[in-house]
Amino acid sequence: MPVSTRSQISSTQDEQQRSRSRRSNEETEEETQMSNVTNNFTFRNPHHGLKEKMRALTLLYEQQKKASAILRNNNINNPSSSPKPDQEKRFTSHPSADLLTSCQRQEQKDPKFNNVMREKTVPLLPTMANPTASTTFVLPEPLLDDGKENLLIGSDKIIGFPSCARKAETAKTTVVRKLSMVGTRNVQEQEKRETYAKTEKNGRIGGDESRIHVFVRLRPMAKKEKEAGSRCCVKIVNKKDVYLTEFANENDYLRLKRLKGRHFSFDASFPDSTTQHEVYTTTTAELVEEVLQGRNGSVFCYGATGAGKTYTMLGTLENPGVMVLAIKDLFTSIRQRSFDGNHVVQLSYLEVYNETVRDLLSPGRPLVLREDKQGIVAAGITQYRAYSTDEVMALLQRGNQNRTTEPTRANETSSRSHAILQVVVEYRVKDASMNIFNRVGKLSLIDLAGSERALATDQRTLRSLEGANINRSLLALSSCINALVEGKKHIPYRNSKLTQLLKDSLGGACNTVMIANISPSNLSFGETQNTLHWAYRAKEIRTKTSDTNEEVIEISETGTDQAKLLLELQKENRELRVQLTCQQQKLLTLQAQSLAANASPPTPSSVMSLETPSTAQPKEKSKHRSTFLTRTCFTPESKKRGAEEAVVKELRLIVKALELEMARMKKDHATQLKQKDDIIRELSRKNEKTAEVGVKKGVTRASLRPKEPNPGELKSPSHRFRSPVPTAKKRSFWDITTANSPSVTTLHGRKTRSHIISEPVAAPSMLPQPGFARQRPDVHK
Ligand SMILES: Nc1ncnc2c1ncn2[C@@H]1O[C@H](COP(=O)(O)OP(=O)(O)OP(=O)(O)O)[C@@H](O)[C@H]1O
Repeated sequence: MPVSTRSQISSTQDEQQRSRSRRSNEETEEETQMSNVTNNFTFRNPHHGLKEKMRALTLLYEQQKKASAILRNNNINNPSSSPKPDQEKRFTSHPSADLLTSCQRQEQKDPKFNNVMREKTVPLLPTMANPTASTTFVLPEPLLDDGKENLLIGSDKIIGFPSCARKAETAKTTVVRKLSMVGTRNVQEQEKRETYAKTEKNGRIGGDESRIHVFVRLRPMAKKEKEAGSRCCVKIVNKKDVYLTEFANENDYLRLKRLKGRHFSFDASFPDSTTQHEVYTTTTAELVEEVLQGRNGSVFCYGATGAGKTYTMLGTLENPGVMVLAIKDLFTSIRQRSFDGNHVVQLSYLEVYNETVRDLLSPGRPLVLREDKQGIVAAGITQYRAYSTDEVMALLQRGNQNRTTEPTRANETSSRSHAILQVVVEYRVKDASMNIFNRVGKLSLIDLAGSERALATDQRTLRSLEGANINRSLLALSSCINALVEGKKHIPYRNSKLTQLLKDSLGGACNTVMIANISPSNLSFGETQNTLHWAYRAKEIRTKTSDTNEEVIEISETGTDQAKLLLELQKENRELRVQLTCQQQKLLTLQAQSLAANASPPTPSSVMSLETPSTAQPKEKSKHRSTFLTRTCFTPESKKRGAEEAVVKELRLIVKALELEMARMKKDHATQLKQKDDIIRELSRKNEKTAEVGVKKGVTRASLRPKEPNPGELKSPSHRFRSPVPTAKKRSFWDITTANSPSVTTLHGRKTRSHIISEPVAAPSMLPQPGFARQRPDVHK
């Protein structure tokens, strides 16, 4: 065990003392610092900070209160200083901020509303005054629809919810679930609002996403509704927010003064005094512009039967609706912009009735839906090319006459079908760098049939079947909206024809606008609530940003294309000419063969040249072709045959004429012979008389013939037809006559022709000679 001496102890004590003093020196500094700190703590009240914070917050609150009061005064004194709702941009304002201002305005203007809100929102007033609290505004949860009193304002506050409170007591678990949903919803809403804040003016969310723009239109109270004593249950505030109030049952005396309200916010809401033009400019004008940029756009009206969908879409002659105004706008803009006036506007108009698609412009068989590159299309639908707005109006009128409408209990001219008007616009534009673009945009304008309860129409008639089909398609539409909002992979478009046709508008690359039509009557509260609910839900649907459908047209490229086309056509032309020549040659051969068969056997050379054109000489060949081309190339077959027949006929006629001539000649010859024989007989009788005196000699025909002319003498054409000259010294008829004639002077014992003429017996020379010409007397001179 170690033992320590005093000196050691003292030394250690000294050391300890020194080290202590060293440490104490070091610590004094720390202690002074610490003492400062501890002093601070000792002098400060532990609640001092909180009190200060409270004071600061109260000050801030008062400042804000004062500021809001000043703002309110300003607004009251100078309402024009507040931004006009019309001038506000579509997506820049925060919904919760709008709610705050709208609530404030409503509070100032509407004492009734003020009472209701005060009664229900007293606990929340500080929160409402605080803008940060208003950002936690939550819209109604559709699952709570049956409660109808579930307007939530603030992150953890519920206003005017007796039924919810009741539910909380009876079913704690449900409330826990609902509240937890509210909590997560708040976070989601916050995220969404942040996203909205990023949203550009045109509703694009950034990247390649945009969302459906949703608008609400309230129609005026109908005469029937007024007569039925209905009250207005819808209030449009700030041209954006819709307050839906449900009046308590008149028999429910306990809650008679109580009102249940719901609030919805949209891109814009139109009160009943809004004109058609205002609705068009706010909802669709921008979309038309996008279509002219080569993008696709859709506008569809949704709502209960009789809520004013057809009025909004089509309108009347005096107040034309969105369809008409959009087309007018389209035509005006295209004409202004089209680079070379070269534009095409094509229209198709169809309806979906009882789950069949029909062409409204040329009704006939139901159309089949097909999916191709352009999306879902109705196969065989009529595409009309329109040149003016008037033409489109006429087409629309025609289409609407074909549309199925029936009077129901809810609406006298209720549309029983969904109608879709599609306008495809194609035109050319020139940009600053002189490039020419071809732009194609498609605008779909859809008037849906009314969502309705069976009781609202008829139950046991055809209307009920129509209603069931309408509801079926609208249910399919709501399923698609739900699936799209929840970001599901599978969207049930195929559940109905309507959703198939709306596929592009809902989930494709398209700028889409939805106009929800509502009635102001408290009798239609259920339908209005339903419409607003779905409209609000549709606001969350994200669509892909529509790409511009345009292509650059390069003039040089077009020139090259045309040159290529020209070359191809020339080549084709050449080939066709070669083929034609071959065919002509074949035809010619056949023709020659047939001619040869008809006529006398052809000479071997001609047959050779016709049958073997390829072996013939080139000269002959070209001659042959030219003849063919000039005579038969373009002569029809029948003409050729006719010509041949004509030739044959002509030949036959000639033959006949020749035969006739021959017969006539024979006859003439016979007559001549007879006459001569008669003369001979007479002469012989005379001779017999004279022979009584002289030697009795017989007279022959040859002796009567004239004398042969001298060789130097010109022969007459009749010479050929004279009887052959006697070669021997045989006595002829002439010899006999002249020899026997007493008055005739003879030359070497023979008579000359002149002698014969001078004598009366020379008369036979005047007789017609055989042959074509009669002998003239002077020829023999
Ligand atoms: N904004 C409005 N201003 C004046 N009248 C309107 C307005 N909206 C609707 N109406 C009138 O209300 C009636 C019903 O409107 P409409 O036929 O457009 O309803 P709908 O929603 O198309 O009905 P359904 O679905 O049965 O076809 C019509 O007589 C129409 O003129």
